[in-house]
Amino acid sequence: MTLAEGCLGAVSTGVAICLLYYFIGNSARRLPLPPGPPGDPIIGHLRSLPQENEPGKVYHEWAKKYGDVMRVTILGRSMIILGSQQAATDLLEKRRGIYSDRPDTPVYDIMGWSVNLVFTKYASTRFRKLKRVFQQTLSQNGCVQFQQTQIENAHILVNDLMKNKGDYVYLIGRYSTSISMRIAYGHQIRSDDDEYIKIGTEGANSFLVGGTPGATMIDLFPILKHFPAWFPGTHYAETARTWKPVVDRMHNYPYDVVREEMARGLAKPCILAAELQRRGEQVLSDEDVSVLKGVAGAVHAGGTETTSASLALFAMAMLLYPECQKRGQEEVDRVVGRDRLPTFEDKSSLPYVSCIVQEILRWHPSVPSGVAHRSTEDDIYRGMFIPKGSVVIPNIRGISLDENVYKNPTDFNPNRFLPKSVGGNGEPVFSAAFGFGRRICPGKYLALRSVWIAVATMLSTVHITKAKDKHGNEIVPPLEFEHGLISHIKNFPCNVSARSETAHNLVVDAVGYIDG
Ligand code: HEM
Repeated sequence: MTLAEGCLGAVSTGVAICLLYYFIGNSARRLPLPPGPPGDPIIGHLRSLPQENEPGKVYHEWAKKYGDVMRVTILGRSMIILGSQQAATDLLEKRRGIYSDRPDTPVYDIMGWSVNLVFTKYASTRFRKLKRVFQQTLSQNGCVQFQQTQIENAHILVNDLMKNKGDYVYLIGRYSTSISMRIAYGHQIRSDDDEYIKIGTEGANSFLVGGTPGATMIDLFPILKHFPAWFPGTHYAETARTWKPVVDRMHNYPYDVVREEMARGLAKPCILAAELQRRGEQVLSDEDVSVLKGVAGAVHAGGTETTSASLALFAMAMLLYPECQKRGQEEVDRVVGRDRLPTFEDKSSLPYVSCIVQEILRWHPSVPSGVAHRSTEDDIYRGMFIPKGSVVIPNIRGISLDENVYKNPTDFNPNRFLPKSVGGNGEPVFSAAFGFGRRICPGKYLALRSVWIAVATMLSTVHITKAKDKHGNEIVPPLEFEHGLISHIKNFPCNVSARSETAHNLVVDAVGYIDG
Protein backbone atom coordinates (compact mmCIF):
# COMPACT_ATOMS: atom_id res chain seq x y z
CA MET A 1 0.00 0.00 0.00
CA THR A 2 1.36 3.41 -1.00
CA LEU A 3 1.44 6.37 1.41
CA ALA A 4 -1.32 8.07 -0.62
CA GLU A 5 -3.51 4.94 -0.41
CA GLY A 6 -2.85 4.71 3.34
CA CYS A 7 -3.84 8.37 3.87
CA LEU A 8 -6.96 7.94 1.76
CA GLY A 9 -7.93 4.87 3.79
CA ALA A 10 -7.47 6.76 7.09
CA VAL A 11 -9.49 9.74 5.84
CA SER A 12 -12.35 7.51 4.61
CA THR A 13 -12.45 5.66 7.96
CA GLY A 14 -12.52 9.03 9.77
CA VAL A 15 -15.37 10.28 7.59
CA ALA A 16 -17.30 7.01 8.09
CA ILE A 17 -16.93 7.30 11.90
CA CYS A 18 -18.06 10.96 11.83
CA LEU A 19 -21.10 10.06 9.70
CA LEU A 20 -21.94 7.18 12.04
CA TYR A 21 -21.82 9.51 15.07
CA TYR A 22 -23.86 12.09 13.18
CA PHE A 23 -26.59 9.57 12.30
CA ILE A 24 -26.61 7.94 15.75
CA GLY A 25 -26.69 11.40 17.35
CA ASN A 26 -29.51 12.50 15.09
CA SER A 27 -31.54 9.34 15.53
CA ALA A 28 -31.02 9.63 19.33
CA ARG A 29 -32.45 13.13 19.17
CA ARG A 30 -35.49 11.73 17.37
CA LEU A 31 -36.19 9.39 20.31
CA PRO A 32 -38.84 10.56 22.80
CA LEU A 33 -37.74 12.64 25.75
CA PRO A 34 -38.76 11.29 29.17
CA PRO A 35 -42.41 12.06 29.92
CA GLY A 36 -43.55 14.61 32.49
CA PRO A 37 -46.50 16.71 33.64
CA PRO A 38 -47.76 19.39 31.25
CA GLY A 39 -45.99 22.76 31.56
CA ASP A 40 -46.63 26.32 30.32
CA PRO A 41 -45.34 27.61 26.99
CA ILE A 42 -41.82 29.12 27.25
CA ILE A 43 -41.51 29.06 31.04
CA GLY A 44 -42.17 25.31 31.18
CA HIS A 45 -42.73 24.07 34.73
CA LEU A 46 -41.52 27.20 36.50
CA ARG A 47 -44.96 27.75 38.08
CA SER A 48 -45.80 24.12 38.81
CA LEU A 49 -42.53 22.98 40.44
CA PRO A 50 -43.23 22.50 44.14
CA GLN A 51 -41.38 25.00 46.36
CA GLU A 52 -43.12 25.26 49.72
CA ASN A 53 -44.49 21.75 50.16
CA GLU A 54 -42.30 18.71 50.31
CA PRO A 55 -41.02 18.62 46.67
CA GLY A 56 -39.83 14.99 46.88
CA LYS A 57 -43.33 13.85 47.84
CA VAL A 58 -44.89 15.76 44.95
CA TYR A 59 -42.35 14.27 42.48
CA HIS A 60 -43.16 10.85 43.93
CA GLU A 61 -46.87 11.36 43.16
CA TRP A 62 -46.02 12.57 39.62
CA ALA A 63 -43.81 9.50 39.12
CA LYS A 64 -46.83 7.24 39.72
CA LYS A 65 -48.34 8.75 36.57
CA TYR A 66 -45.30 9.55 34.42
CA GLY A 67 -42.77 6.93 35.53
CA ASP A 68 -39.50 6.86 37.46
CA VAL A 69 -37.62 8.86 34.80
CA MET A 70 -39.46 12.15 34.37
CA ARG A 71 -38.60 15.34 32.59
CA VAL A 72 -39.61 18.89 33.46
CA THR A 73 -38.26 22.09 31.93
CA ILE A 74 -37.58 25.56 33.27
CA LEU A 75 -37.25 28.17 30.56
CA GLY A 76 -36.04 25.53 28.11
CA ARG A 77 -33.57 23.84 30.50
CA SER A 78 -34.15 20.12 31.02
CA MET A 79 -34.43 18.67 34.47
CA ILE A 80 -34.61 14.86 34.80
CA ILE A 81 -36.09 13.50 38.02
CA LEU A 82 -35.16 9.92 38.94
CA GLY A 83 -37.77 8.33 41.17
CA SER A 84 -36.45 4.81 41.80
CA GLN A 85 -33.30 3.19 43.11
CA GLN A 86 -33.04 1.29 39.81
CA ALA A 87 -33.06 4.38 37.57
CA ALA A 88 -30.69 6.32 39.86
CA THR A 89 -28.26 3.38 40.01
CA ASP A 90 -28.43 2.75 36.25
CA LEU A 91 -27.62 6.36 35.38
CA LEU A 92 -25.71 7.98 38.25
CA GLU A 93 -23.66 4.92 39.20
CA LYS A 94 -23.38 2.64 36.18
CA ARG A 95 -22.96 5.59 33.77
CA ARG A 96 -21.02 7.70 36.26
CA GLY A 97 -18.68 8.83 33.48
CA ILE A 98 -21.38 11.15 32.13
CA TYR A 99 -23.55 11.92 35.20
CA SER A 100 -21.02 13.20 37.75
CA ASP A 101 -20.87 16.91 37.06
CA ARG A 102 -22.75 19.58 39.02
CA PRO A 103 -24.88 22.33 37.46
CA ASP A 104 -23.55 25.89 37.60
CA THR A 105 -24.43 27.53 40.90
CA PRO A 106 -23.56 31.23 40.57
CA VAL A 107 -25.60 32.18 43.66
CA TYR A 108 -23.53 29.89 45.88
CA ASP A 109 -20.35 30.97 44.07
CA ILE A 110 -21.09 34.61 44.92
CA MET A 111 -21.59 33.62 48.54
CA GLY A 112 -18.15 32.00 48.61
CA TRP A 113 -19.22 28.35 48.58
CA SER A 114 -17.29 27.45 45.43
CA VAL A 115 -14.36 26.30 47.63
CA ASN A 116 -16.57 23.43 48.78
CA LEU A 117 -16.46 19.98 47.13
CA VAL A 118 -20.22 19.86 46.80
CA PHE A 119 -20.24 22.69 44.24
CA THR A 120 -17.00 21.73 42.46
CA LYS A 121 -17.10 20.83 38.77
CA TYR A 122 -16.31 17.17 38.11
CA ALA A 123 -13.70 17.59 35.37
CA SER A 124 -11.42 19.84 37.43
CA THR A 125 -8.11 19.36 39.19
CA ARG A 126 -9.70 20.90 42.23
CA PHE A 127 -12.31 18.10 42.38
CA ARG A 128 -9.56 15.46 42.35
CA LYS A 129 -7.55 17.26 45.05
CA LEU A 130 -10.55 17.67 47.36
CA LYS A 131 -11.79 14.14 46.75
CA ARG A 132 -8.36 12.64 47.50
CA VAL A 133 -8.28 14.14 51.00
CA PHE A 134 -11.79 12.87 51.75
CA GLN A 135 -11.00 9.39 50.42
CA GLN A 136 -7.83 9.17 52.49
CA THR A 137 -9.19 10.49 55.77
CA LEU A 138 -12.86 9.50 55.81
CA SER A 139 -12.80 6.02 54.26
CA GLN A 140 -14.42 3.19 56.21
CA ASN A 141 -11.09 2.43 57.91
CA GLY A 142 -9.91 6.05 58.06
CA CYS A 143 -12.93 7.00 60.17
CA VAL A 144 -11.84 4.77 63.03
CA GLN A 145 -9.27 7.41 64.05
CA PHE A 146 -12.17 9.72 65.01
CA GLN A 147 -14.12 7.29 67.15
CA GLN A 148 -12.80 8.64 70.46
CA THR A 149 -14.03 12.11 69.47
CA GLN A 150 -17.43 10.66 68.62
CA ILE A 151 -17.68 8.69 71.87
CA GLU A 152 -16.65 11.65 74.02
CA ASN A 153 -19.16 13.92 72.33
CA ALA A 154 -21.90 11.30 72.75
CA HIS A 155 -21.15 11.30 76.49
CA ILE A 156 -21.23 15.10 76.60
CA LEU A 157 -24.55 14.98 74.71
CA VAL A 158 -26.33 12.65 77.14
CA ASN A 159 -24.88 14.53 80.12
CA ASP A 160 -26.27 17.80 78.73
CA LEU A 161 -29.60 16.15 77.88
CA MET A 162 -29.95 14.92 81.47
CA LYS A 163 -29.26 18.44 82.76
CA ASN A 164 -31.30 20.42 80.21
CA LYS A 165 -34.04 17.86 79.65
CA GLY A 166 -36.18 19.64 77.03
CA ASP A 167 -33.57 21.28 74.81
CA TYR A 168 -33.13 18.25 72.58
CA VAL A 169 -32.89 19.82 69.11
CA TYR A 170 -30.39 22.46 70.22
CA LEU A 171 -28.16 19.91 71.99
CA ILE A 172 -28.20 17.56 69.01
CA GLY A 173 -27.04 20.48 66.85
CA ARG A 174 -24.25 21.14 69.30
CA TYR A 175 -23.23 17.46 69.24
CA SER A 176 -22.83 17.37 65.46
CA THR A 177 -21.13 20.78 65.31
CA SER A 178 -18.67 19.65 68.00
CA ILE A 179 -17.73 16.51 66.10
CA SER A 180 -17.25 18.38 62.81
CA MET A 181 -15.17 21.16 64.38
CA ARG A 182 -12.98 18.74 66.29
CA ILE A 183 -12.32 16.56 63.24
CA ALA A 184 -11.77 19.45 60.87
CA TYR A 185 -9.94 21.91 63.17
CA GLY A 186 -9.14 20.05 66.42
CA HIS A 187 -11.43 22.37 68.36
CA GLN A 188 -13.64 20.90 71.12
CA ILE A 189 -16.74 22.98 71.81
CA ARG A 190 -17.30 23.43 75.52
CA SER A 191 -19.76 26.27 75.94
CA ASP A 192 -22.76 27.75 74.17
CA ASP A 193 -21.00 31.03 73.40
CA ASP A 194 -18.14 29.28 71.59
CA GLU A 195 -17.06 31.26 68.49
CA TYR A 196 -17.05 28.09 66.36
CA ILE A 197 -20.75 27.48 67.09
CA LYS A 198 -21.50 31.05 66.04
CA ILE A 199 -19.61 31.00 62.76
CA GLY A 200 -20.78 27.46 61.96
CA THR A 201 -24.44 28.27 62.55
CA GLU A 202 -24.28 31.51 60.59
CA GLY A 203 -22.50 29.80 57.69
CA ALA A 204 -25.05 26.99 57.63
CA ASN A 205 -27.90 29.54 57.62
CA SER A 206 -26.68 30.77 54.24
CA PHE A 207 -28.04 27.49 52.82
CA LEU A 208 -31.51 28.66 53.81
CA VAL A 209 -31.36 31.84 51.76
CA GLY A 210 -29.63 30.77 48.54
CA GLY A 211 -32.58 28.95 46.95
CA THR A 212 -32.27 25.52 45.31
CA PRO A 213 -28.69 25.23 44.01
CA GLY A 214 -28.73 25.45 40.22
CA ALA A 215 -32.42 26.36 39.97
CA THR A 216 -32.78 30.08 40.81
CA MET A 217 -33.25 32.70 38.07
CA ILE A 218 -29.62 33.75 38.56
CA ASP A 219 -28.45 30.15 38.13
CA LEU A 220 -30.46 29.83 34.94
CA PHE A 221 -29.48 33.26 33.57
CA PRO A 222 -26.14 34.21 35.22
CA ILE A 223 -26.12 37.50 33.30
CA LEU A 224 -28.78 38.70 35.76
CA LYS A 225 -26.17 38.85 38.53
CA HIS A 226 -24.81 42.03 36.89
CA PHE A 227 -28.23 43.73 36.86
CA PRO A 228 -29.25 46.21 39.58
CA ALA A 229 -30.95 44.85 42.68
CA TRP A 230 -34.37 46.26 41.73
CA PHE A 231 -34.44 44.20 38.51
CA PRO A 232 -36.87 41.22 38.76
CA GLY A 233 -35.10 37.92 39.42
CA THR A 234 -31.86 39.45 40.75
CA HIS A 235 -32.84 39.10 44.40
CA TYR A 236 -30.75 35.96 45.05
CA ALA A 237 -27.56 37.60 43.75
CA GLU A 238 -28.05 40.55 46.10
CA THR A 239 -28.74 38.22 49.03
CA ALA A 240 -25.67 36.16 48.13
CA ARG A 241 -23.44 39.27 48.18
CA THR A 242 -24.73 40.14 51.66
CA TRP A 243 -23.89 36.67 52.94
CA LYS A 244 -20.39 36.44 51.43
CA PRO A 245 -18.55 37.86 54.47
CA VAL A 246 -20.29 35.30 56.70
CA VAL A 247 -19.33 32.34 54.47
CA ASP A 248 -15.78 33.66 54.05
CA ARG A 249 -15.38 34.00 57.78
CA MET A 250 -16.60 30.43 58.26
CA HIS A 251 -13.73 29.24 56.04
CA ASN A 252 -11.05 31.74 57.09
CA TYR A 253 -11.33 32.07 60.86
CA PRO A 254 -10.67 28.41 61.84
CA TYR A 255 -7.96 28.10 59.17
CA ASP A 256 -6.10 31.08 60.61
CA VAL A 257 -6.45 29.76 64.16
CA VAL A 258 -5.06 26.32 63.24
CA ARG A 259 -2.08 27.87 61.39
CA GLU A 260 -1.33 30.05 64.36
CA GLU A 261 -1.62 27.10 66.78
CA MET A 262 0.69 25.04 64.57
CA ALA A 263 3.27 27.82 64.57
CA ARG A 264 3.21 27.73 68.39
CA GLY A 265 3.23 23.90 68.48
CA LEU A 266 -0.22 23.84 70.08
CA ALA A 267 -2.43 22.48 67.28
CA LYS A 268 -4.58 19.45 68.16
CA PRO A 269 -4.74 16.49 65.73
CA CYS A 270 -7.26 17.24 62.96
CA ILE A 271 -7.68 17.01 59.18
CA LEU A 272 -6.47 20.55 58.53
CA ALA A 273 -3.33 20.23 60.66
CA ALA A 274 -2.52 16.85 59.06
CA GLU A 275 -2.86 18.30 55.55
CA LEU A 276 -0.74 21.33 56.44
CA GLN A 277 1.92 19.07 57.96
CA ARG A 278 1.89 16.90 54.85
CA ARG A 279 2.88 19.95 52.82
CA GLY A 280 5.78 20.67 55.20
CA GLU A 281 7.80 23.79 54.45
CA GLN A 282 6.36 24.12 50.94
CA VAL A 283 5.09 27.61 50.07
CA LEU A 284 1.32 27.36 49.59
CA SER A 285 -0.26 28.93 46.52
CA ASP A 286 -3.64 30.68 46.80
CA GLU A 287 -5.18 27.59 45.17
CA ASP A 288 -3.55 25.28 47.80
CA VAL A 289 -4.91 27.44 50.61
CA SER A 290 -8.35 27.49 49.03
CA VAL A 291 -8.34 23.67 48.69
CA LEU A 292 -7.38 23.28 52.37
CA LYS A 293 -10.09 25.70 53.47
CA GLY A 294 -12.52 23.85 51.20
CA VAL A 295 -11.74 20.42 52.69
CA ALA A 296 -12.08 21.51 56.29
CA GLY A 297 -15.12 23.67 55.52
CA ALA A 298 -16.81 20.75 53.73
CA VAL A 299 -16.42 18.52 56.80
CA HIS A 300 -18.27 21.11 58.79
CA ALA A 301 -20.78 22.26 56.16
CA GLY A 302 -21.52 18.77 54.81
CA GLY A 303 -21.64 16.99 58.13
CA THR A 304 -23.25 19.20 60.73
CA GLU A 305 -26.79 19.92 59.57
CA THR A 306 -27.30 16.51 57.94
CA THR A 307 -26.23 14.63 61.07
CA SER A 308 -28.27 16.79 63.44
CA ALA A 309 -31.36 16.58 61.17
CA SER A 310 -31.11 12.77 61.33
CA LEU A 311 -30.72 12.73 65.11
CA ALA A 312 -33.63 15.14 65.61
CA LEU A 313 -35.75 12.56 63.78
CA PHE A 314 -34.56 9.89 66.19
CA ALA A 315 -36.21 11.65 69.15
CA MET A 316 -39.41 12.20 67.16
CA ALA A 317 -39.48 8.50 66.22
CA MET A 318 -39.01 7.50 69.87
CA LEU A 319 -41.94 9.73 70.87
CA LEU A 320 -44.27 8.44 68.18
CA TYR A 321 -43.14 4.81 68.34
CA PRO A 322 -42.30 4.13 72.02
CA GLU A 323 -42.28 0.38 71.39
CA CYS A 324 -39.16 0.88 69.19
CA GLN A 325 -37.43 2.76 72.00
CA LYS A 326 -38.29 -0.06 74.42
CA ARG A 327 -36.97 -2.74 72.06
CA GLY A 328 -33.77 -0.76 71.42
CA GLN A 329 -33.22 -0.25 75.16
CA GLU A 330 -33.78 -3.95 75.83
CA GLU A 331 -31.21 -4.91 73.21
CA VAL A 332 -28.62 -2.50 74.64
CA ASP A 333 -29.28 -3.69 78.20
CA ARG A 334 -28.92 -7.32 77.13
CA VAL A 335 -25.66 -6.84 75.21
CA VAL A 336 -23.91 -3.92 76.96
CA GLY A 337 -25.42 -4.34 80.43
CA ARG A 338 -26.06 -1.47 82.82
CA ASP A 339 -22.62 -0.95 84.28
CA ARG A 340 -20.83 0.49 81.26
CA LEU A 341 -21.63 2.66 78.21
CA PRO A 342 -21.79 1.35 74.61
CA THR A 343 -18.70 1.43 72.40
CA PHE A 344 -18.17 0.78 68.69
CA GLU A 345 -17.06 -2.77 69.54
CA ASP A 346 -20.70 -3.50 70.51
CA LYS A 347 -22.02 -2.54 67.10
CA SER A 348 -22.12 -5.99 65.51
CA SER A 349 -24.00 -7.36 68.53
CA LEU A 350 -26.70 -4.67 68.36
CA PRO A 351 -28.56 -5.35 65.07
CA TYR A 352 -31.81 -3.68 66.13
CA VAL A 353 -29.98 -0.44 67.06
CA SER A 354 -28.37 -0.45 63.59
CA CYS A 355 -31.84 -0.96 62.08
CA ILE A 356 -33.09 2.10 64.03
CA VAL A 357 -30.26 4.14 62.45
CA GLN A 358 -31.10 2.81 58.97
CA GLU A 359 -34.77 3.60 59.46
CA ILE A 360 -34.04 7.19 60.59
CA LEU A 361 -32.17 7.72 57.30
CA ARG A 362 -35.04 6.20 55.28
CA TRP A 363 -38.11 7.50 57.14
CA HIS A 364 -37.39 11.14 56.27
CA PRO A 365 -34.07 11.50 54.40
CA SER A 366 -32.28 14.66 55.49
CA VAL A 367 -31.29 15.54 51.90
CA PRO A 368 -34.67 14.69 50.32
CA SER A 369 -34.04 15.86 46.75
CA GLY A 370 -30.36 14.92 46.80
CA VAL A 371 -27.85 17.28 45.27
CA ALA A 372 -28.35 17.84 41.54
CA HIS A 373 -25.97 16.12 39.11
CA ARG A 374 -25.47 17.33 35.52
CA SER A 375 -24.99 15.17 32.44
CA THR A 376 -22.05 15.94 30.18
CA GLU A 377 -23.09 13.89 27.10
CA ASP A 378 -26.27 13.04 25.22
CA ASP A 379 -27.59 9.69 26.45
CA ILE A 380 -30.28 7.11 25.71
CA TYR A 381 -31.99 5.26 28.55
CA ARG A 382 -34.87 2.78 28.15
CA GLY A 383 -35.45 4.16 24.66
CA MET A 384 -35.65 7.79 25.88
CA PHE A 385 -33.31 10.61 24.92
CA ILE A 386 -31.59 12.51 27.78
CA PRO A 387 -29.94 15.64 26.37
CA LYS A 388 -26.40 16.64 27.38
CA GLY A 389 -26.46 19.35 30.06
CA SER A 390 -29.60 18.03 31.77
CA VAL A 391 -29.83 18.70 35.48
CA VAL A 392 -30.45 15.28 37.05
CA ILE A 393 -32.17 15.04 40.42
CA PRO A 394 -32.26 11.78 42.37
CA ASN A 395 -35.53 11.98 44.28
CA ILE A 396 -34.22 10.42 47.48
CA ARG A 397 -37.50 11.07 49.29
CA GLY A 398 -39.40 9.35 46.49
CA ILE A 399 -37.07 6.35 46.62
CA SER A 400 -37.67 6.08 50.38
CA LEU A 401 -41.44 5.99 49.74
CA ASP A 402 -41.30 3.30 47.05
CA GLU A 403 -44.12 0.94 48.03
CA ASN A 404 -42.65 -1.78 45.80
CA VAL A 405 -39.60 -1.91 48.07
CA TYR A 406 -40.74 -0.67 51.50
CA LYS A 407 -43.98 -1.95 53.03
CA ASN A 408 -46.08 0.87 54.58
CA PRO A 409 -43.26 3.34 53.84
CA THR A 410 -44.59 6.21 55.96
CA ASP A 411 -44.39 4.06 59.13
CA PHE A 412 -41.23 4.10 61.23
CA ASN A 413 -40.39 0.41 61.40
CA PRO A 414 -36.74 -0.62 62.05
CA ASN A 415 -37.84 -4.24 61.92
CA ARG A 416 -38.23 -3.94 58.13
CA PHE A 417 -34.44 -4.32 57.69
CA LEU A 418 -34.02 -7.46 59.85
CA PRO A 419 -33.81 -10.74 57.91
CA LYS A 420 -37.03 -12.74 57.51
CA SER A 421 -35.37 -15.63 59.39
CA VAL A 422 -35.54 -13.57 62.63
CA GLY A 423 -38.99 -12.13 62.06
CA GLY A 424 -38.06 -9.03 60.03
CA ASN A 425 -39.26 -8.01 56.55
CA GLY A 426 -35.85 -8.49 54.89
CA GLU A 427 -36.16 -5.14 53.07
CA PRO A 428 -32.98 -3.65 51.54
CA VAL A 429 -30.82 -1.09 53.34
CA PHE A 430 -31.66 2.44 52.18
CA SER A 431 -28.34 3.42 50.61
CA ALA A 432 -29.88 6.31 48.60
CA ALA A 433 -29.71 8.57 51.70
CA PHE A 434 -26.09 9.37 50.78
CA GLY A 435 -26.55 9.90 47.05
CA PHE A 436 -24.99 8.16 44.08
CA GLY A 437 -21.98 7.43 41.90
CA ARG A 438 -18.85 9.55 42.01
CA ARG A 439 -20.64 12.30 43.94
CA ILE A 440 -21.78 9.95 46.73
CA CYS A 441 -21.39 11.54 50.15
CA PRO A 442 -17.71 11.21 51.15
CA GLY A 443 -18.69 11.67 54.83
CA LYS A 444 -21.01 8.64 54.76
CA TYR A 445 -18.99 6.39 57.08
CA LEU A 446 -18.30 9.18 59.54
CA ALA A 447 -21.98 10.15 59.55
CA LEU A 448 -23.18 6.60 60.10
CA ARG A 449 -20.83 6.26 63.07
CA SER A 450 -21.79 9.63 64.58
CA VAL A 451 -25.48 8.77 64.38
CA TRP A 452 -24.97 5.20 65.60
CA ILE A 453 -22.95 6.05 68.73
CA ALA A 454 -25.37 8.87 69.69
CA VAL A 455 -28.38 6.56 69.29
CA ALA A 456 -26.76 3.66 71.18
CA THR A 457 -25.63 5.97 74.01
CA MET A 458 -29.06 7.60 74.30
CA LEU A 459 -30.85 4.25 74.34
CA SER A 460 -28.47 3.07 77.05
CA THR A 461 -28.79 6.08 79.34
CA VAL A 462 -31.89 8.22 78.75
CA HIS A 463 -35.59 7.90 78.23
CA ILE A 464 -37.30 10.17 75.70
CA THR A 465 -40.97 10.85 76.40
CA LYS A 466 -43.72 13.23 75.30
CA ALA A 467 -43.84 16.62 77.00
CA LYS A 468 -47.08 17.57 78.79
CA ASP A 469 -49.19 20.70 78.38
CA LYS A 470 -50.35 22.81 81.33
CA HIS A 471 -53.34 20.48 81.86
CA GLY A 472 -51.05 17.48 82.16
CA ASN A 473 -51.99 16.07 78.75
CA GLU A 474 -49.25 14.55 76.58
CA ILE A 475 -48.32 16.66 73.56
CA VAL A 476 -48.21 14.65 70.33
CA PRO A 477 -45.93 16.73 68.10
CA PRO A 478 -46.83 16.98 64.40
CA LEU A 479 -44.35 15.63 61.83
CA GLU A 480 -43.56 18.95 60.14
CA PHE A 481 -40.40 19.94 58.29
CA GLU A 482 -38.52 23.04 57.16
CA HIS A 483 -37.67 22.36 53.54
CA GLY A 484 -34.41 23.40 51.98
CA LEU A 485 -31.44 21.55 50.59
CA ILE A 486 -31.46 19.88 54.00
CA SER A 487 -34.82 19.01 55.49
CA HIS A 488 -35.13 19.73 59.22
CA ILE A 489 -37.94 18.63 61.44
CA LYS A 490 -39.60 21.67 63.03
CA ASN A 491 -38.69 22.12 66.66
CA PHE A 492 -40.88 20.05 68.99
CA PRO A 493 -41.18 19.63 72.75
CA CYS A 494 -40.04 16.42 74.46
CA ASN A 495 -38.74 15.27 77.84
CA VAL A 496 -35.42 13.54 78.29
CA SER A 497 -34.54 11.96 81.64
CA ALA A 498 -31.89 9.59 82.97
CA ARG A 499 -33.02 5.95 82.77
CA SER A 500 -31.57 5.23 86.22
CA GLU A 501 -29.28 6.55 88.92
CA THR A 502 -26.59 4.14 87.66
CA ALA A 503 -26.88 5.48 84.10
CA HIS A 504 -26.63 9.04 85.39
CA ASN A 505 -23.49 8.26 87.42
CA LEU A 506 -21.85 6.42 84.53
CA VAL A 507 -22.32 9.45 82.28
CA VAL A 508 -21.12 11.96 84.86
CA ASP A 509 -18.01 9.84 85.42
CA ALA A 510 -17.37 9.46 81.67
CA VAL A 511 -17.63 13.23 81.09
CA GLY A 512 -15.30 13.86 84.02
CA TYR A 513 -12.57 11.91 82.23
CA ILE A 514 -12.73 13.95 79.03
CA ASP A 515 -9.50 15.81 78.56
CA GLY A 516 -9.72 19.60 78.60
C1 HEM B 1 -26.59 11.71 57.93
C2 HEM B 1 -25.63 12.45 57.42
C3 HEM B 1 -25.43 12.76 55.96
C4 HEM B 1 -26.28 12.61 54.90
C5 HEM B 1 -27.70 12.06 54.90
C6 HEM B 1 -25.58 13.10 53.71
C7 HEM B 1 -26.11 13.08 52.44
C8 HEM B 1 -25.44 13.55 51.31
C9 HEM B 1 -25.98 13.53 49.98
C10 HEM B 1 -27.36 13.00 49.58
C11 HEM B 1 -25.05 14.07 49.15
C12 HEM B 1 -25.16 14.28 47.64
C13 HEM B 1 -24.62 13.07 46.90
C14 HEM B 1 -24.85 13.14 45.41
O1 HEM B 1 -24.63 14.18 44.81
O2 HEM B 1 -25.29 12.13 44.82
C15 HEM B 1 -23.91 14.44 49.97
C16 HEM B 1 -22.76 15.03 49.48
C17 HEM B 1 -21.72 15.44 50.28
N1 HEM B 1 -21.57 15.21 51.64
FE1 HEM B 1 -22.89 14.28 52.83
N2 HEM B 1 -24.33 13.52 54.09
C18 HEM B 1 -24.18 13.33 55.44
C19 HEM B 1 -23.06 13.59 56.20
C20 HEM B 1 -21.89 14.12 55.73
C21 HEM B 1 -20.67 14.30 56.49
C22 HEM B 1 -20.48 13.85 57.95
C23 HEM B 1 -19.77 14.94 55.68
C24 HEM B 1 -18.34 15.37 55.95
C25 HEM B 1 -17.59 14.89 56.87
C26 HEM B 1 -20.41 15.13 54.39
C27 HEM B 1 -19.82 15.75 53.31
C28 HEM B 1 -20.37 15.78 52.04
C29 HEM B 1 -19.71 16.39 50.89
C30 HEM B 1 -18.36 17.10 50.91
C31 HEM B 1 -20.55 16.17 49.78
C32 HEM B 1 -20.31 16.59 48.34
C33 HEM B 1 -19.70 15.43 47.54
C34 HEM B 1 -19.46 15.78 46.07
O3 HEM B 1 -20.07 16.71 45.58
O4 HEM B 1 -18.67 15.08 45.44
N3 HEM B 1 -21.69 14.62 54.46
N4 HEM B 1 -24.17 14.09 51.29
